[in-house]
Amino acid sequence: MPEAAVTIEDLTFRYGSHTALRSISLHIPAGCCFGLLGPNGSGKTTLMRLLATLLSPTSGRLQVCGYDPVQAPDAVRRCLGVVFQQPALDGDLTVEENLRLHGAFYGLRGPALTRRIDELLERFGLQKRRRELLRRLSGGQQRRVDLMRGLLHRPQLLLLDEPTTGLDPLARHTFWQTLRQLRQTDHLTLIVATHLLEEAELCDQVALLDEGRLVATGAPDLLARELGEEVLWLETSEPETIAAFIQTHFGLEARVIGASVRVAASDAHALLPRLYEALGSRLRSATVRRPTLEDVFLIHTGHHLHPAAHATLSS
Ligand SMILES: Nc1ncnc2c1ncn2[C@@H]1O[C@H](COP(=O)(O)OP(=O)(O)OP(=O)(O)O)[C@@H](O)[C@H]1O
Repeated sequence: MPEAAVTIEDLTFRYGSHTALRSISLHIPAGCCFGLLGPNGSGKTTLMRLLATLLSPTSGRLQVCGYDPVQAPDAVRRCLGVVFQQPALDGDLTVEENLRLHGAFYGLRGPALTRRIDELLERFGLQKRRRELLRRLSGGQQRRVDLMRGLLHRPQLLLLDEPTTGLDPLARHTFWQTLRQLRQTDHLTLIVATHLLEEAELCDQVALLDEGRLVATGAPDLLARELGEEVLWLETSEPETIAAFIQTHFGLEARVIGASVRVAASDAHALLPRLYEALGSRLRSATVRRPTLEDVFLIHTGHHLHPAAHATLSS
């Protein structure tokens, strides 16, 4: 097994009586871009806060960069950078002032800090903005400054919790390009919490979380391919009846998941006309597609990653 940046064994965390994480075990290899994908409230931020030493496990074990965050929080903090949902920056300070302030938190000062700031500003193409108030920068540029802040002390591991929240698609794309470059040039391990499928699919490996449980983990394309080359989904107002009909008349496995029926068929395209012939108007829609992480999530949990969006689409 490759060297681990993070090892999590049987980790449980409770806020009072509410269990936010249940028996999670994960191995995150060094140098990997690892995505934590899950809907709101699935426990992503809680896991990030545990890794960042901001919370202590209720039970179970954690190792970050080879250290136990409870026993050696300072060593863990030195090895990691954090970029959380709310930028940790002050809009009324200049870009450089923000970076100097945060550099000081890490014990950086004098010419070494100046050199590091120069280097990062150049790398992120923000040299000309260094004396500008942060609030005058675009949302995407402010996120890049926040990323620079997280990188000032040259961490081995960067935790990013929904780092593209509030960014438009172009700024999000640019931010992800930056992350990928960073990983190559700095050999960083990245752990990115997201509720966006398209961001999780950019990661080398993902963990799917739902209601504090680890639902599945692995490389996104491998997880999806385990479901076969294609998946067939039927939308209908009578999923139970339709699933039973398909099992009886076509001899195929048909599973009700939420308000949909998933049919396991090796040649779904050829099956479609036959299904329409047999079921006609009882089907609201039938979709054949290459499986995605959304399908993986749906099959493991019985519900969509973003139920509200699906309710709106299908109503
Ligand atoms: N300080 C807290 N006290 C009590 N319960 C909390 C606290 N913080 C989070 N929770 C609960 O723990 C669960 C996990 O929350 P968490 O913020 O880790 O989820 P998340 O996946 O990061 O969600 P989001 O995408 O909305 O940030 C939720 O049910 C949440 O309501």
